[in-house]
Amino acid sequence: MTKVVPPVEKNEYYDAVFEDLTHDGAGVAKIEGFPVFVPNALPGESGKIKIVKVKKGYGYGRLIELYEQSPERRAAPCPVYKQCGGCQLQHLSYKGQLDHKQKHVKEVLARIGKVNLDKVIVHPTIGMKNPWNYRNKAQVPVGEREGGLIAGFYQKRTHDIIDMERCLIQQSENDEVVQAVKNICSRIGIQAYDELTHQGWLRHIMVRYGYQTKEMMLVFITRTKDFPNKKSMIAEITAKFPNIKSIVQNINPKRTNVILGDETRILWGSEYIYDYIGNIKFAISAKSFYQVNPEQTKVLYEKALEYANLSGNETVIDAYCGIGTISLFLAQKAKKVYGVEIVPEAIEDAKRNARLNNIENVEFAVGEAESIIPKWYEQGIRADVIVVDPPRKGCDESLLQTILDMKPKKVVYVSCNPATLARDIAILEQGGYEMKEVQPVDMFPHTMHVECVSQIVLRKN
Ligand SMILES: C[S@@+](CC[C@H](N)C(=O)[O-])C[C@H]1O[C@@H](n2cnc3c(N)ncnc32)[C@H](O)[C@@H]1O
Repeated sequence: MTKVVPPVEKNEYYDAVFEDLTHDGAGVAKIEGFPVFVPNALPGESGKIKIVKVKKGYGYGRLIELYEQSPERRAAPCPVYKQCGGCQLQHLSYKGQLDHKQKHVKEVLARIGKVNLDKVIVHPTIGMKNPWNYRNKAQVPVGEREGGLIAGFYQKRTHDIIDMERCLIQQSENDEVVQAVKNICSRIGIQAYDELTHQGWLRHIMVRYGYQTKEMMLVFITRTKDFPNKKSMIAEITAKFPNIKSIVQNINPKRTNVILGDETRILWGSEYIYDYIGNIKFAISAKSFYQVNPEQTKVLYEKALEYANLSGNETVIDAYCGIGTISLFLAQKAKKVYGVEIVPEAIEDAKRNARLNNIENVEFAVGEAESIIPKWYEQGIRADVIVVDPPRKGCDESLLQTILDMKPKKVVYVSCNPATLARDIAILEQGGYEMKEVQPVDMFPHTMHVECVSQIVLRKN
């Protein structure tokens, strides 16, 4: 076999025209057809680049000079944007971000799913009126510098903490609580956890915020179970932040990157805070999965409800149901909803949330969607609509096969990864389904992530 020689060389300079963005927001240029990824370059721009790394099928470059600037380029408002790994698109206008996300979804559906874009409507991305301060959960690692504590996000591709007072995509109340806890703990000489020596006490500070109720929960994630100066610390925090309704300690004694440990104990107040999505009330505990952008979650779920087009007589299955958010939303318009989820605690939350809202036409099961739904099928359960909202890796193939066997009239696919959505659509299309519409929703402004909800219907033969 002849060895293909890349047309670029390390440390050499080239002129580049940028056509696209990578999954982490770098510009993509093709030099003699060879893809080169260049941070801080935008589609529509051209410039001089220096090659910094060459791999077999692609390379990395650094932007040296911009020849032509995109009209959508903006100065990133966050002072630590370049160091922090949290956002990737603050240098692109919000309109530019929404347009890029729609284009990306179309491109991936056509390339991976072989979707015919003349027949499937991919709508413009639904954005936020104010795409800042949207995150309802802050979860920041704690470190030490010159004897004091620092807390913030990890620098790109490292575990070095960037001390941060304000994160522009975070609810400002969450930042204020993190700052106060950091200052109080510094003052009383609390030691931050050191992942190299596995010593120290405070690992992470987590704050959750109920968007509708304004209730807040503070979680100390610590290496050991002791709690120095507990009484005075709690008194100071609760006096300063009357919206805090719950203070919890989570103990994580392991050498691990996983943030939460197994043991949680309530230090003060309630085990839960409450929030609403639409008219449904949710109890949120320290470990519950709850969407981080509550405003856009409502938009997403309303679209899912619209695509399910329920009249009140339908049986619905909600696969990958988490704490039952979509199930409870749909139950108001369906005869019966079955939800399935792999995490037992999430199903406990789902059942409690059903009781909290007096919703009785739902049934929840713990297990893999790909194991439980075939059992339901064997027991004679037939869904008119199946909603799937899988993790990034998409649906298990055997679940897709059960959907093809069960033949619901509609599948509503909620996806956080267009690539696996496209892969799964190809299987459903081959099995007799037709994708009708896709609605991208911007759940995570200023990042590369895009959420989609799709309506897929059984073809009439
Ligand atoms: C993207 S979340 C969706 C949760 C929920 N629909 C919501 O909007 O809050 C995906 C969920 O699938 C669950 N999960 C992952 N693999 C699973 C599987 N094989 N079977 C069932 N649930 C699974 C995860 O625990 C997670 O709660």
